Amino acid sequence: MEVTYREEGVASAASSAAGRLVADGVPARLAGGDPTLWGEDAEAEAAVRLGWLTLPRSSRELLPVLGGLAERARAAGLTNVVLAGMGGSSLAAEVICATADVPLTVLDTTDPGQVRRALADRPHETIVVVAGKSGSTVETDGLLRIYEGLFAGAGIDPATRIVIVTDPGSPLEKRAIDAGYELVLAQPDVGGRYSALSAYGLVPSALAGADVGRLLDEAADVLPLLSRDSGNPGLDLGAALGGAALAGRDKLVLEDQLSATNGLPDWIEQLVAESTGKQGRGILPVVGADPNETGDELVVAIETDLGDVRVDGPLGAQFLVWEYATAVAGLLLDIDPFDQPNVAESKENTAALLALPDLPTGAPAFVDGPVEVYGSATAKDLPGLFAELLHAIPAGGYLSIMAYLDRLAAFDAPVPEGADFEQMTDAWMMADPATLRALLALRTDRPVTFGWGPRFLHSTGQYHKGGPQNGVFLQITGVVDEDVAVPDRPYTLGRLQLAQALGDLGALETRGRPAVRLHLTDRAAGVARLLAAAQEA
Ligand SMILES: O=P(O)(O)OC[C@H]1O[C@H](O)[C@H](O)[C@@H](O)[C@@H]1O
Repeated sequence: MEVTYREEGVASAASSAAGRLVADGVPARLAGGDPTLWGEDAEAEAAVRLGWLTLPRSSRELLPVLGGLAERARAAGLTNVVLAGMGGSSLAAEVICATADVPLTVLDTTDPGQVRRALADRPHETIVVVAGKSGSTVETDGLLRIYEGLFAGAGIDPATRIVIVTDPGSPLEKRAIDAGYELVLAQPDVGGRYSALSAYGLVPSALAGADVGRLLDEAADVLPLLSRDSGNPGLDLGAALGGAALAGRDKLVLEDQLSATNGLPDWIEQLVAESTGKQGRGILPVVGADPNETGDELVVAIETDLGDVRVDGPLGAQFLVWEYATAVAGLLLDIDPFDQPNVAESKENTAALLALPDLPTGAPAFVDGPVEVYGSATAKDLPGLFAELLHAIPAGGYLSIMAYLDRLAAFDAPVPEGADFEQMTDAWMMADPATLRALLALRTDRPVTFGWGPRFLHSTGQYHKGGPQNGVFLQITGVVDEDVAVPDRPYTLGRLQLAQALGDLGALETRGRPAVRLHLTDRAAGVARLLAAAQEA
């Protein structure tokens, strides 16, 4: 595992930060699990959140359990592995499986279309891992109820198909015991976003066929380096992240195009955004974007020379080193890297909205073809609105696009007959709401981020509300053609999804941030209109 500085400014910011850390004995103290590092206010939380430092060894105890679980699933012909879980309870497994090239369907959504897609996919060969540390996350609860209903309706005993991963004492543990589900308890002294090498990352990955023993070996190999004052990749990376942020380079552009890991930036995004984005400070991860070279960016490249900092190493080591680096960056920024004080706000707004008979969507400010525009805007059409939003981004700020849509819908786009791969990719790209990010990024030198709702609420959502208040927010929601009921709950997925969007919008508006909601009254035509409008001057 190696961290290399490739730019002089970063090297000097990092070495002065590292010098201060070493003078305080931080490497050895952190590696030894000293909870006093982040100050008095953070001590109680840190005391029960540093277990990730020992996971490369302690998680080995899980290997026989996981081997048995995977073996039984294989013997029963359960080859379709679905993971229902949000944020830290699904992001690591997604990267592990993508990197190992084994199929895993991750459901971290409330989009009815995306969930219906998963429900229709080989129900007789499906095993579902339901993962949640708190055991009370609303999306995870809903997806568990929906899968219980699916299995019961198909005459399948849910107890043969559902595996629960949770912390001891959580409501999910009780449900697993009551219903007789397979239960794997996770080590509780590890926070959600630091749990890649715990049962949360390992159970679904092992079921899907990834070599999780190797992942732990990769992390164990780097462990002895983390107490060192030099030649310590965690210290080197953390000093670069924190040192650069203190020097004004607080946008972290993550580059992984040529790396052997697949999708690691999505996991890093949650780790860094939730850990650092608070008290008006923080580091904004920017994923899937080209750098703008505007002076407030730090480009970190995984296994390529494309960045200011280069990080090389296998996935297991990357997990541990990024966790350590994030804890170090938190120290430099003088924040508690283990809490997420502003995530609850949107959740509470959503719960309050769901209690109302009708969701208060209000009336659109204007309508542009298949797109209704909600919020205060002086523009009268979408090209004008985009220009207005881009203009509203303050110095040092960013635009965030948040799409509460089916992230797989673009693959339904019609492709011309006999199309080659490039033509197919073009058709998908022009049906993908994420393309809006790239199109708007061409028109500003400020970072443009993109997140799928509600997934990002458990990740960059903390930064949006707790970090520097210089974001401009563009939400996209869509009409629901066929909704999905949530058994024994007074809402459908479609209603929950819209309430989540409105709840977060409310939290952003309270902070006085520019925020609009674009509602697609026809999803495919709406995306096409957004992309066309983004290209109109
Ligand atoms: O694992 P769960 O308890 O369901 O939590 C899932 C996610 O929920 C919250 O949004 C936290 O901010 C995240 O850090 C966490 O990963």
